[in-house]
Amino acid sequence: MLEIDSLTKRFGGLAAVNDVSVSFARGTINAIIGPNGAGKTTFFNLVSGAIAPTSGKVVFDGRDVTGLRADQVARLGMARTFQSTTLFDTATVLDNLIVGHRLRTKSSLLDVVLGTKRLKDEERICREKARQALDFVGLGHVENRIAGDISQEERKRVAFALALSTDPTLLLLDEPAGGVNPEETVGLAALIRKMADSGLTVCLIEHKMDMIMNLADKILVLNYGEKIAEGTPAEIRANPVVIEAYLGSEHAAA
Ligand SMILES: Nc1ncnc2c1ncn2[C@@H]1O[C@H](COP(=O)(O)OP(=O)(O)OP(=O)(O)O)[C@@H](O)[C@H]1O
Repeated sequence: MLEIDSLTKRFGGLAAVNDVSVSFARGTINAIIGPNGAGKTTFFNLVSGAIAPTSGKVVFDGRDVTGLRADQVARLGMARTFQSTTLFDTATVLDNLIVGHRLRTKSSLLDVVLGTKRLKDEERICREKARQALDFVGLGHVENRIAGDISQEERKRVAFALALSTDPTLLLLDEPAGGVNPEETVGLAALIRKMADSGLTVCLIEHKMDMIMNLADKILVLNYGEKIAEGTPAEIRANPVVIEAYLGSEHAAA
């Protein structure tokens, strides 16, 4: 469902992503790993349309999206979460979700002034969608809590819910388990698996190797912008080039 062909991005003389080709199948979990500066964030920025590639192609769901803007790509069904989750900290969790969703609805100021049926219908649908997304990520019980009071792990789940409320087919997750403890990491991994099992394709950047090795269907390894390996966790763990560049012999032994 995502086909990347010879993707390259140069910043001046530096190739941050260099001739990377890979494909991700529908309903699978795909991890991108590599040392700091390997090009992982740049890869996400290229796929999501945040920046345009120097050369190469991104085909999403059979459609060439190379060079489209991020908002255009998002409308086609790609959603993204970031390392830190920005929320309206003085609003409730549910209101954060409703606002996120209302930014994409059709009512105009006139509808608001007149209190039209369209506005009321949209408000009701937004609320229902927000509740559904919160239930899916296991946060139904905190919908009335003030967002500033929830835990880091709950913020991560809200970020997933925000992404899900746009009805995506592909989710790009940047360090979904960054800054949470090992037990919470297991819970978030289970949630990511649940998203993939529901048909979503997931692509994530993560440094937590235990989590990746247990969760990913496919791993793409970048180093200095280049793809140095691609395969299942077992293949990646046993790959001498990856061990040398990134994992180190301790990880491989473990
Ligand atoms: N806008 C930019 N202008 C110039 N160089 C950039 C720009 N963005 C990224 N780079 C460079 O491209 C390379 C890849 O960076 P990138 O942030 O994609 O790596 P990364 O794998 O995400 O690293 P990390 O794990 O530290 O987040 C780095 O050398 C970085 O300094």
